[in-house]
Amino acid sequence: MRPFLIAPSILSADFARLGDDVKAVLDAGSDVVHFDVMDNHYVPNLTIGPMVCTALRNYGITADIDVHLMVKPVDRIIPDFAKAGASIITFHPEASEHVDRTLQLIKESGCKAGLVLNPATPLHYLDHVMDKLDVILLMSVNPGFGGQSFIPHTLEKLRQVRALIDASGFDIRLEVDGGVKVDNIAEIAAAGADMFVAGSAIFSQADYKVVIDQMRAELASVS
Ligand SMILES: O=C(CO)[C@H](O)[C@H](O)COP(=O)(O)O
Ligand SMILES: [Fe+2]
Repeated sequence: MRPFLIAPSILSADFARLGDDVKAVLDAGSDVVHFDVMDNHYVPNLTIGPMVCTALRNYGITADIDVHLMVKPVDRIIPDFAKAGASIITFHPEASEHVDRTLQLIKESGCKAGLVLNPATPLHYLDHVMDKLDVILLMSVNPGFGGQSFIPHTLEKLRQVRALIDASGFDIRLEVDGGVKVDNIAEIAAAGADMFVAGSAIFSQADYKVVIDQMRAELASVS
């Protein structure tokens, strides 16, 4: 398996001083910036758009930015995020009329592409598109808010998707998002995830490095 990646969700960052907070969480040893885009339509919350992504790049953030689109319809906003400096763009299949076309659009925009499956979304959405995926993101909470509890059923789903990825032979990251904490990250990794979004667990702590180091120590115990 590839190296584990820790991706703080900036949904839980301090929006009044976002650039500094993102820089701090990267300096504390995290790998990727997880950027949650919510439209008050596909999900019942409203967050940030491409201008904020551009602002982070202009501020000097060079780490990969993992844009998690919770918007419907999804296609129109993809080129804007690519221009704004997104590295990875993921979307929910329920938010796209043509999943294959949306994946192609992301790739043509120069970004890595991924599908996001909600807790109750079946795995068959992965059929026929595995060759176009760089990332599969399993939601371990229902999308819309940070600070929710990890849904245990996700562990079985992770095992199933890990088996699908391994059988496919494709180079696909398995990302998990929602309720990831120091005390459950090891079992989530053991179930097959290799990229871990964590918002409230990191940003609720005064010292980001302490919690990221604790997560790395837990991950080190997983073979
Ligand atoms: O996509 C999301 C919610 O829709 C967030 O990325 C997720 O909830 C992370 O927050 P936390 O780690 O606090 O659960
Ligand atoms: Fe997210």
